[in-house]
Amino acid sequence: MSERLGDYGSVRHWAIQSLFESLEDYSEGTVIVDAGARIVWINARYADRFGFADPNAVIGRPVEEVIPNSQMREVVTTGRPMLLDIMQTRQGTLVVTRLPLKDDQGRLVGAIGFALFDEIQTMSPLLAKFARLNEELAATRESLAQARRAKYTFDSFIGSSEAALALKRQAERAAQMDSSLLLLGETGTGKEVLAHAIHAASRRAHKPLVTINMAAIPETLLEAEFFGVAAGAYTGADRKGRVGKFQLADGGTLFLDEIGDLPPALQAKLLRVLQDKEFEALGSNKVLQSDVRIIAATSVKLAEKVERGEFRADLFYRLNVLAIELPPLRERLSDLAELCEALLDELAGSSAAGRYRLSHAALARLADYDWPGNVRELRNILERAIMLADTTLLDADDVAPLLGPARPPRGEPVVASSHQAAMAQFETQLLREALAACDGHVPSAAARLGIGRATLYKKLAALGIAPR
Ligand SMILES: Nc1ncnc2c1ncn2[C@@H]1O[C@H](COP(=O)(O)OP(=O)(O)OP(=O)(O)O)[C@@H](O)[C@H]1O
Repeated sequence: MSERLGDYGSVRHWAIQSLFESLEDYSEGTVIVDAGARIVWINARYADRFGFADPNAVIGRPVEEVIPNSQMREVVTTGRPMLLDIMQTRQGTLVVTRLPLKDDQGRLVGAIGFALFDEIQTMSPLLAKFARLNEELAATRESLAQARRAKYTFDSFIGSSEAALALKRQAERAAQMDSSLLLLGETGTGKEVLAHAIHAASRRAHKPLVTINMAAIPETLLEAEFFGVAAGAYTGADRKGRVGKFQLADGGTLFLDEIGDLPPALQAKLLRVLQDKEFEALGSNKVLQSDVRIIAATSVKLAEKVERGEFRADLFYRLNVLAIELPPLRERLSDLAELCEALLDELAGSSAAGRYRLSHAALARLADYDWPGNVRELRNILERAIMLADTTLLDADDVAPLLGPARPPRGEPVVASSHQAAMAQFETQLLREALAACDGHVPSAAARLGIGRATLYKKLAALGIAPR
């Protein structure tokens, strides 16, 4: 027997015969039509289902006269099988398969159809799983879309000083335009808040707002983040491919935070995309298009970087079509009271303690400080003051210790064997204190220390200090 199984011709013959017999036996019905879709043969079970007690009575008739919704004509016309289909009949729903029939020369001579089963419920576990997966997909898409909607509007941008009002007027005008926009301002001045508000007030509001933070993503991963990765281009996590942020933001706004940290190679690529509105995913040569409005932000002086040759002038001019400068907090101290009120309410949330307020003296003390970390630093300080305070009325004593240069380190004296080791020890303490004062936020700590954030990141890595 096993010898005969080695004979492909016989095996094929049996396979065809068994396949036909099994389907014929177990299915709800079988029908064969000729090239003109006329019935050549139908089994008794199937003929009976459509009201014909004698199968011979239907031979030679167009298939649709017997099986009203039959698609067999389509199969003999196109020569293509319909492997799985659902057919509604007056006698119920059938799951069917239809295959073309060819002669020895491969010519299409007709088609064969099997009604696999009539209890569509047989498929219900599969259909239920499919429906559940579809629901999950819809929910995931919805939550992603929600995450990509603007979190802030112009009302979220607190301030009614002349500087703040002028800024909001400028931003409202920028929201009506579609050209690239550059937001300039020290760390924590509200560039991200403003970018969200501008998107929310623009004609793109119903489309996504997608953010890429150049300072937070390692250089090696940035390109994939921007343009995506084609499926199969890499092994590992990106094996299935990944959609880039340019594509995710299609129709909406792409917010490029800390654009000054964009590495030179990517500056060139970004420029090309802004010019041509076309790009390719990594590992693919399919050209993709995306209609996005770019809002870029920087807390470093980008024009100076251009002068030093660290940022491409052509990209700078492309991004700088419109520019808005956000004033530092120390230049709009008349907004301090309003900001504190809003931030304290936000921080207290629905806490049982109720509303926190600042005494006049506390406000005066806050106004005395120069706020290198701007509104973010103010928020952090108020948050800590709330945690430490005994009452809901915060006084100067509650905020003063949290402000200003960090206290000198207590404990270990500097004992080091060499000048180099002593300097490293000193620097470690200095950086740790600056980070602690800024809640681990590297850009604020850099501003506080008066050094660039990239420099600070490098020093932290060299000294083995984790930001948080
Ligand atoms: N005008 C404002 N009104 C209310 N909250 C503000 C305002 N400006 C900033 N904030 C708050 O300060 C924090 C920092 O703001 P944001 O992230 O927008 O600053 P940024 O300028 O983008 O900072 P960075 O350059 O460090 O990224 C946020 O918690 C934000 O809610």
